[in-house]
Amino acid sequence: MSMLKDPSNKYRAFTPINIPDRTWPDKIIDQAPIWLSTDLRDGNQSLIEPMDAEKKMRFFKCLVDVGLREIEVGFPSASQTDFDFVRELIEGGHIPDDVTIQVLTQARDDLIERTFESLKGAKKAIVHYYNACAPSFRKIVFNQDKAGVKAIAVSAGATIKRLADAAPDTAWGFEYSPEVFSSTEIDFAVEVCNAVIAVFQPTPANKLILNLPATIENATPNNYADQIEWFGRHVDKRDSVLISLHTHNDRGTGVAATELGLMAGADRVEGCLFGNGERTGNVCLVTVALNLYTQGIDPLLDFSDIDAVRKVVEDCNQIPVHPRHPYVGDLVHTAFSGSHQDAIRKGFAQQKEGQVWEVPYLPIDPADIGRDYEAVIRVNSQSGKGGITFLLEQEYGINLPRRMQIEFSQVVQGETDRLGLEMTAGQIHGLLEREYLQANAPYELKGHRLQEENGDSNVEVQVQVGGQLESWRGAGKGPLEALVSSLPVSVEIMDYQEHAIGGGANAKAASYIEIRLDGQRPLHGIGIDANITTASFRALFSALNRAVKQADGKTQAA
Ligand SMILES: CC(=O)SCCNC(=O)CCNC(=O)[C@H](O)C(C)(C)COP(=O)(O)OP(=O)(O)OC[C@H]1O[C@@H](n2cnc3c(N)ncnc32)[C@H](O)[C@@H]1OP(=O)(O)O
Ligand SMILES: CC(C)C(=O)C(=O)O
Ligand SMILES: [Mg+2]
Repeated sequence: MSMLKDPSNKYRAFTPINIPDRTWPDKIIDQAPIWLSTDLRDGNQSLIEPMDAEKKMRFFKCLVDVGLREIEVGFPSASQTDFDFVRELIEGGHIPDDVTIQVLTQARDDLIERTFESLKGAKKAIVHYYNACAPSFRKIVFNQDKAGVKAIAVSAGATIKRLADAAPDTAWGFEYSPEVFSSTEIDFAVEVCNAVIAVFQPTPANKLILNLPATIENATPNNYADQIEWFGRHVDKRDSVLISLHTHNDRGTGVAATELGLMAGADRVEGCLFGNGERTGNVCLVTVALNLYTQGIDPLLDFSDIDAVRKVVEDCNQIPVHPRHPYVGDLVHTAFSGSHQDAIRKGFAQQKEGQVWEVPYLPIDPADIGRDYEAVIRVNSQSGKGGITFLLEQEYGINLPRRMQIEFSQVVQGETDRLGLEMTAGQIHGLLEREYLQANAPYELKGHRLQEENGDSNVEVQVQVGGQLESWRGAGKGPLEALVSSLPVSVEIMDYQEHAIGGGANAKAASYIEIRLDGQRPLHGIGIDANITTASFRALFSALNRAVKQADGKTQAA
């Protein structure tokens, strides 16, 4: 027994419905559903401090900008704030013509009347009402049998229809939720909904929304899909009904349940941005939408500046978005580990504009949601040469040759192990400067004069050695060979590479040299200068000084 008590004495397993000829597993989602944001209702009712009017308005405008065309704006019979907000939306002319507001009410006549009062003058609106239908709610909350609970839905529906008919200037839509649908006997859920259909008499041109909530997520998502498919097969007037999904995330599978529910034939999805909502939250609309996007399907919602949306949501909800939240979290495009960084760097190098996205470990191009590539690779003690190289390339235009990447990554590794912290691109560059670009002792190059004739080079370099300025001369086939011949130690050049950093008048040359002193391990040096010869000379002195230091260290150790 893994825990102290036997859970089978306390908890009951979900009983699956019998639908052996289910078809949803073979379906694919190939278009965006109708979306409804319930941030201002389900999201709002779950906050420690519900939003005030200013926050609600800011959030509403953000939802409109994102492309939401159906927005549940509150529970106007519940609070004056919500009532006044609905009034302000209508009277202030804040609702664009292509946006429909929705409001929620319990199935109680007094609350329904107040709800209609709040909607006076609206061009269009969806009135959404609910009552729980599941056995435990029938028993615990309503103390009613099935007939009694069905009667609540029918009677409230009739009140809503009557009040709507009395206000014909508004284009009304209606939504009914058999709350806790996922725990309700499926045939009873259909029975109640069919009774509601009989009240509203929907048509294909004027559909009734039947919202089937997993108010409390209680089973694996395939069960929810079974329930949706079964419901769709048995509900009356299927062509006059929109089946809407409304999942919560109690078991952490709200997104999966929604996606399988869509495969099972649902038309519409209700949820909140970044998964706010009761308890563990409503399904995250952003995740469902971007999951479609990364399958090549236009979600018809715009998250091209996801961080701006996140800022509004965080400010209004006063709840931070988790750093690992899909698509939007601070860390979700970041690789710290070496093998991931290596693959990502190679992926970026091979990814061609206009081709199918194939960068390993990145399911979405961060640029598509307004993210830059800065956060993609971050370096700590788990990182390898790929990440370090990537950061130097991206931030400083420095392309270390392969063997030098290996050498320098050991320097960085030593530092990250010592510090136990992340190193930023700036800190890595600082380390590169300290290790290579400022390797000026014992020989500091102060200047040089170069003469070239018929392929022969003669060089004279001024070098500070200790406190003395010395002048060294050498000759050879090319400047580097001439410089090497001027040195007081024997140096073998193993590799030389160079490239430009930047362009135009500000372009610089970066030179990389790998050398070996007699009997020593090869080492690299770097030189960066506007003049390419100076850059290569600096690189040689950088390598020379590091090599001399290495040799001295060995001598001392011996
Ligand atoms: C799953 C969901 O998210 S549902 C939405 C939940 N959201 C909210 O509740 C937020 C806003 N709610 C509120 O501010 C209040 O609950 C109000 C104003 C709506 C109602 O407040 P009150 O009148 O004090 O009732 P209260 O909230 O305690 O509700 C309990 C009563 O309503 C009944 N009730 C609960 N839900 C419903 C419903 N959907 N339809 C009809 N009656 C209902 C209960 O049976 C109970 O009746 P009883 O007093 O006869 O036992
Ligand atoms: C009101 C209903 C739709 C609800 O929020 C739920 O059941 O979760
Ligand atoms: Mg809900």
